[in-house]
Amino acid sequence: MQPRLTPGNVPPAGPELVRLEGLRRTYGDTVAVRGADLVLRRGEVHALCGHNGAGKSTVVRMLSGQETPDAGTITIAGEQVRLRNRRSAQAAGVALVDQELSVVPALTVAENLVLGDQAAGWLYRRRQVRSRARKMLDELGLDHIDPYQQLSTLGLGERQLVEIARAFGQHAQVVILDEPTATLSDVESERVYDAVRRVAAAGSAVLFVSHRLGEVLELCDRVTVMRDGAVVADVASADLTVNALIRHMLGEAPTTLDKQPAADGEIALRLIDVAVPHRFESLSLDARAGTVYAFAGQVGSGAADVLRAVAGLEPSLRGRVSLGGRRVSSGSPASAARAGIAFASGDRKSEGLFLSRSVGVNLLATRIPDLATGGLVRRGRWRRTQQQVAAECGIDAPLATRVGDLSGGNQQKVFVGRALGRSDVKVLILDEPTRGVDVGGRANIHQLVRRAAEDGLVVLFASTELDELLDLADVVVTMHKGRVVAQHRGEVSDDTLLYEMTHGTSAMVGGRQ
Ligand SMILES: Nc1ncnc2c1ncn2[C@@H]1O[C@H](COP(=O)(O)OP(=O)(O)OP(=O)(O)O)[C@@H](O)[C@H]1O
Repeated sequence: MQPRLTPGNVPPAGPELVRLEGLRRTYGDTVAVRGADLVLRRGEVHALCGHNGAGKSTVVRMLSGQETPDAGTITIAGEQVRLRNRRSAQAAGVALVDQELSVVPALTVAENLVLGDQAAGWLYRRRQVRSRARKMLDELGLDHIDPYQQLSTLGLGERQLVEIARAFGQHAQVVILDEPTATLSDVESERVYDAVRRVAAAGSAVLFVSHRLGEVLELCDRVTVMRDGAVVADVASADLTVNALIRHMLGEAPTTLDKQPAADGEIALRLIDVAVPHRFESLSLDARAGTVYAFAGQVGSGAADVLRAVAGLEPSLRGRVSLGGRRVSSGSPASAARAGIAFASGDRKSEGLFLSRSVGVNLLATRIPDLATGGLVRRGRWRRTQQQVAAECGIDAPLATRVGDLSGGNQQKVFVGRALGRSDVKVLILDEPTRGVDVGGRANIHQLVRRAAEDGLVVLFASTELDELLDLADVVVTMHKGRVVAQHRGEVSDDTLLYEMTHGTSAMVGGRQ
């Protein structure tokens, strides 16, 4: 068992392992990365931070062989390398855990774990694959995951953990984690931190891309900050605070949301004894217009499933959902949408955006009925509305940009922005609304959500992030293993929420407060 490292006993970083010098990459007229330098040392957890579009993923893609630099050099263990594809990067000792998952849902966990592992060719006997998979999972403390389980039966968070286990199991010298905890609960994130510390303690270097600045400062030894394609800071974490880090990222001080308490609106949305077998047990809620409700729970708590059910995505939904006194036919996303329920899921890739279409088209695709007069939309009006919505959401890319070419965080802003501001929408549902979004974009999205509530919408969202729950929600419903633990209106502490989400009992009832 590797020793657990705490900030007090982090070893001094070892010899230099990776050197990126003058890396540059352009896409058409966009200079994504302009001359970036970065040094990774053995035994070091090194964060790469920057707001959406700063160039982090492009650096990651160059170091993992998915893109070739237009200029600059990559040196690994003293040798200059040309990484032509992911396989050659793997051969040079670089393993990547992707921002968008690359595990294969149709295969078992074990098959996914050995997938792409060049050392595993001889292993293809079922029992050996299984025992190797078991070992890889155990190294991350994932004893609850069965290697024979088909990956599609796991939630998004657990799939991410499998992908991390695969990268770690390849004994890479350099492990890159691109927003590994964006979809994970706090408990699962802790498992990742543990694993990252073990990998670094074993002498590898970890490059850790994250928007969660608290975790960056706690976990990482150094932080490199990018802004507009350039490296603007390279600082030891011990010399940084969250605010100082934000100033490096944005070039300005952070803004905070001024949350007004919710007015007591009419009961608009009623959930009466709703349940989905194997996901969550019976729950009821009278949701008022103008109020933001959070469903808070770890991955597997059922919180996200409640949202999916209300959005009509769970055919086996039991009980009754009514909106404005009328029953919404359950199990049909189309009838939920017709009734006025808009849903932005946590998985924008498969359930959301038209990646090959422009930002402008994506923002307004669902608003055509609103904008049309006599079946036609005037070009000027279309353009003005696009510009207005893009500005409201803080999207700084040109409207003609293909959404597939945007950074992950900017895609999320388009995704949320598209659901807002529609006159036919009465209930807005957001699953992890700021997943992968930087601090500036996060403030934009939180403001948009609060404004939607002030305009009289019911807002339901699910999140695993305590800060987001406390900043954004008027009412927090905590869930654990498919059951509601408690409902809080008004002030509640992060300790209480965390206790309920992890223990499944109310902190008061559990005798600990
Ligand atoms: N394939 C591409 N084609 C065109 N432009 C691109 C492409 N990939 C990235 N870009 C642009 O390059 C810039 C840097 O993007 P990148 O994805 O590296 O940022 P990021 O820092 O990783 O952002 P995020 O935190 O949102 O993931 C952005 O302006 C982005 O729109």
